[in-house]
Amino acid sequence: MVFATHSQAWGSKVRRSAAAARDKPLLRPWRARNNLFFRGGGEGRKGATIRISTMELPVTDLREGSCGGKGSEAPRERRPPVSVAAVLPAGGSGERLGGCTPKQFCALLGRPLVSYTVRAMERISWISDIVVVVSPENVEVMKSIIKKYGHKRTTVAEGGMTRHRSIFNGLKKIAESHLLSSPLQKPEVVIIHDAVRPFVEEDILFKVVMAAKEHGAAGAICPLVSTVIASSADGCLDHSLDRAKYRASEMPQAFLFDIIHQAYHQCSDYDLDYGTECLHLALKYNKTNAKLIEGPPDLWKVTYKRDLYAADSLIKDNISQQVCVLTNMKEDAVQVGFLLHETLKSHVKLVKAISTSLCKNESHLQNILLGQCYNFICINDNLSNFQETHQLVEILENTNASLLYSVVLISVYLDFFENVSFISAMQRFTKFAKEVEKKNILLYGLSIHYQKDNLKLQETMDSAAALIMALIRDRNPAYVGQLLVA
Ligand SMILES: Nc1ccn([C@@H]2O[C@H](COP(=O)(O)OP(=O)(O)OP(=O)(O)O)[C@@H](O)[C@H]2O)c(=O)n1
Ligand SMILES: O=P(O)(O)OC[C@@H](O)[C@@H](O)[C@@H](O)CO
Repeated sequence: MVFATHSQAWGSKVRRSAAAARDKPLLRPWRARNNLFFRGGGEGRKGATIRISTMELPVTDLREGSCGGKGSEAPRERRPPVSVAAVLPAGGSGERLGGCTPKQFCALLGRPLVSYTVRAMERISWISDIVVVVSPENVEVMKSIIKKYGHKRTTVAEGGMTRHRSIFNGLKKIAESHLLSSPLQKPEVVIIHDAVRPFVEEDILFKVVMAAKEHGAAGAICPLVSTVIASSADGCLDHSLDRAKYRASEMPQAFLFDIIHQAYHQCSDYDLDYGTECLHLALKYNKTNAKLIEGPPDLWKVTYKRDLYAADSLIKDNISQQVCVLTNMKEDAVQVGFLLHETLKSHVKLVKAISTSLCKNESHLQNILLGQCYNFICINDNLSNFQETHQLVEILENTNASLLYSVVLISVYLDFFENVSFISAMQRFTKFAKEVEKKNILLYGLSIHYQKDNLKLQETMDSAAALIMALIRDRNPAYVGQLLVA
């Protein structure tokens, strides 16, 4: 079958500005043996050459820089020299958020908030066990979430009436797990992280764990946004604190397991019922001064409704940073795929372009397509059978690509009005889209009127890219199965 192998040309060398596209010839294809070559025009510079081979060759991933930053090398994983477990308190009722569902179980893009935080911990291989502490009535709910989303190394513990009591129960679950049939490994260091703080990255976790190993306790802090003031008995200002001297205590926090476990055992009922700061317990009951680590701004806790909206839009933004363009071998499709690839580069951090008529050997495509990419643009021959889209959906389903995040699939048609009975084709497309929506795959149609006039074609590409990014960022089920026209 066919792959595109992209010589050095694609990625950084191929620089095609919209202006350059207007007065320079687009791709000038020529064939040599079993390869199809295209040279991208460029302003005064030697255009790049794209080779599409008819051999089964690995498709180079057009990594323009990883999602998280520059450079295509995956960061080498650091591992702390200690065993680590995590306790995620998730046993609250979410009163400040309102509503009948506790906030940790509120859905973001169809998935409970707690699952995002568990996933954030689970992705880190050096966290050996994750204990989620939920209220007794939500134990089965939490177990079903773990099962549905395939969370590994994750155990449920029963919470208490307060956050501290829930955390204490989580620690006891670990300490006393040798009595269980599947004992948890008692860690040297334990992370404590609110289950409603989903935006936690490996870097801060590593830092607090290493600091806890050295100091006994450590916690993430952030600058105060508002000034702290004290009021007098009659409700008037008594004094204000110098904001520069104070920090907000966030999460994650980390402790040598025995330090925090003993602190909770010695804890007064008052502290268990009214305290809000684990670092304080380590100091009060174990004379351990926690190391404070400046954390990134996205450690915030979902507390109010607005925080849920913010989390929803942040997740959408995070998963909209990668797009994969798939074209078949047809020269028009490759030309449009190339132009879309180039035009989209100004919208997202990473655009992959894979010219392939989907191979039977899915593993090739899986690795390339599914490295954290949840947005696909598939250029089809025509609307009557959209075969390429069908094949891609099959791969996405077989690889469970849409388990954690909805996958956006935009099925592109060039001049679909030709040779098809439009209404019956659209009915088939819409029916198929409704079917795959059940698998969390959001299938949209996009018609691009393909014309050889460079100026108009680039304007069409700009319009197509804007529509594509709107669909990707919004992920609105209402437009599933609809056909937009660029
Ligand atoms: N008895 C409790 C209370 C809170 N938490 C957890 O502690 C974290 C931070 O607490 P908070 O934001 O106060 O959550 P809630 O108590 O649910 O919120 P509210 O105070 O608005 O009711 C949350 O993940 C919450 O689920 C817990 O495990 N057990
Ligand atoms: O449960 P509450 O939202 O009242 O407070 C929790 C916060 O105090 C806590 O998550 C951080 O401040 C770190 O301790």
